[in-house]
Amino acid sequence: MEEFPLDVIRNFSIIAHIDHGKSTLADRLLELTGTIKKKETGKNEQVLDKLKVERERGITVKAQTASMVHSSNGKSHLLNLIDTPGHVDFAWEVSRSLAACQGALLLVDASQGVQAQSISVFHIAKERGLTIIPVLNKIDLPAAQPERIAAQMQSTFGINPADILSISAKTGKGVESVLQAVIDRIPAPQSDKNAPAKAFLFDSLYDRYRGVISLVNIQNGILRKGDKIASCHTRKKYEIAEIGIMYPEEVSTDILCPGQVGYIACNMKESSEAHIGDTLHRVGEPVPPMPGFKPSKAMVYAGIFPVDSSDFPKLEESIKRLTLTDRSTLHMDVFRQRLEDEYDANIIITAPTVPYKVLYRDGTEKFISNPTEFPDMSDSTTKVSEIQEPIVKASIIVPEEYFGDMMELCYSRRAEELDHRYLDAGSDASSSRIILTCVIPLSEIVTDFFDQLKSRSSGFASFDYEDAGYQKSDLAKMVFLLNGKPVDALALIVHRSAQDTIGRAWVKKLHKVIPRQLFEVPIQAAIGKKVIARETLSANRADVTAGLYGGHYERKLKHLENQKEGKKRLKRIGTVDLPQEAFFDILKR
Ligand SMILES: Nc1nc2c(ncn2[C@@H]2O[C@H](COP(=O)(O)OP(=O)(O)OP(=O)(O)O)[C@@H](O)[C@H]2O)c(=O)[nH]1
Repeated sequence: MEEFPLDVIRNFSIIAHIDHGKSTLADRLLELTGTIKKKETGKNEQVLDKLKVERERGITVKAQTASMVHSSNGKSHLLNLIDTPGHVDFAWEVSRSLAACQGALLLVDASQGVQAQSISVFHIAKERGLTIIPVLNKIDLPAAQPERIAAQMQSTFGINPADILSISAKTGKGVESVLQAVIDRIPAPQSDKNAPAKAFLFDSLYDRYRGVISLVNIQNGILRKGDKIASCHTRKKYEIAEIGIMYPEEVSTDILCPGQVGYIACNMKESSEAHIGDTLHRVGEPVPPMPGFKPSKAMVYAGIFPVDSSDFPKLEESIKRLTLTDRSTLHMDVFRQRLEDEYDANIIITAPTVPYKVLYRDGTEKFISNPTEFPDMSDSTTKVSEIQEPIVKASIIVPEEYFGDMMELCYSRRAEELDHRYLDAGSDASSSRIILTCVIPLSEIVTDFFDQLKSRSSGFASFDYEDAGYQKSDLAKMVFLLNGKPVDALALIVHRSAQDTIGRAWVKKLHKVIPRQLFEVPIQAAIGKKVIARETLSANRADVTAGLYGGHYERKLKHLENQKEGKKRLKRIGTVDLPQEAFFDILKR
């Protein structure tokens, strides 16, 4: 590692909208530099998308990092690719990965053009002061329109078309020029070899045998195997048991020098010990921590139950492991699938909720993310003065013909401050695209908003959002009662304007999925003490008159009367079993 001084090191990321070819390009770069073997043609199995869920869904969830060595002008360069996730819900992971880079390849699909996430990742990179190399990908596609998309990049990002590289990550065309541009255009990291060692922790992995593996960028100084280090954040001390680079798997080097990127295994056992954004230093040589780094903030919550309640300890352990590598706000579906795939957990996840802010008359405030703790605003003795909900600023890019549908969707989700403009200035109207921005409650987009957006635009709309703080809102807790008993896992927080629609829809759904019992079961949706919707599940009546033939009318009646009495008793003591499948069906939405 000592053979790679600062001036031959480049730390960079690939940033792109989902599916624009980030993983494919990463693979080509690793192949070109001989880091991985070239695969047989026809196979396009991406190396950096390691997890099964990523392969199945074709999205990168977990950022992966790899080092490469490439010769240029007779000099060996150490190129550290810091992979960023390409999904709308992972803006925070993108931001923290970029903190370890000096430059980024902004990859745009030459057939699809600039999309919502191209814009958001561009801004994150720009804010961090990174050098941006614009790259047009998929120029091999017949539908590619490189000139038009280049003009779009110029009008949207202020990029000079002459700086744009045109490539096909699939065929490999032009990829060599990308490596050269990384070396020529991206500045080497700045770092002081003689200053006390300082490492920035930007990601972590979990290894069953070695525990937590931290991915670090050496800001100053040198770290070696055996060094005693400490965390600025937790003040805990560790000894470096193993240190090396990702090539693309872990290769131990026993040393990491200034500006370099690699991994450290230092017997951290608990997931909670590796804080993304933390700064590590040598024991006895304290350093100021990296500034301006926002800790992760959970914005979506859900309850998780094992299907078999004896699995609680196992589930708890699985979640601990999983949250070690994915602490950011994960897409709920991805989280559930990963939990099931990697840890064999059979689970139920409740409807997602967001953290609401409750303001009290005495001036105090509290965040509530569990619907069961939500205050009853209809209670006249309430000490609550106001409830606020998190809102986001959303941008949607969509071809003009779907604009009306998108407006409708946004309005149905309580969007405000809608605004729009054309993305391609002066282009022909038939293929114009519009960027629509609005302010929308977070709770309205955490479930099926993205699916709706895609299906109502035939897949053409792209979407991204950023935090926009809190706003006062007229919200209430809706509970569902089965046979008069509230079911905690089904409690919801709803906006008053939608309470009747939601209440009716949910009791209907419950009515459909709950199997009939031996007694009649009322299914009610209530807000405070007020029932706002009801369905009745009729009893599964055993035919007590089946064996009675002929005209014994009175006997029949007597049997039926007896049966009624019995049912009354059953109902009084009876509780309704809600089968697991019923939960799944309801919460699927
Ligand atoms: N024709 C063509 N297809 C490409 C090219 N680059 C990537 N693709 C295809 O585009 C699809 C998406 O590519 P990925 O590399 O998985 O995209 P990604 O940006 O990594 O997606 P995420 O991991 O979800 O962020 C795949 O089917 C690739 O085979 C290219 O240059 N030409």
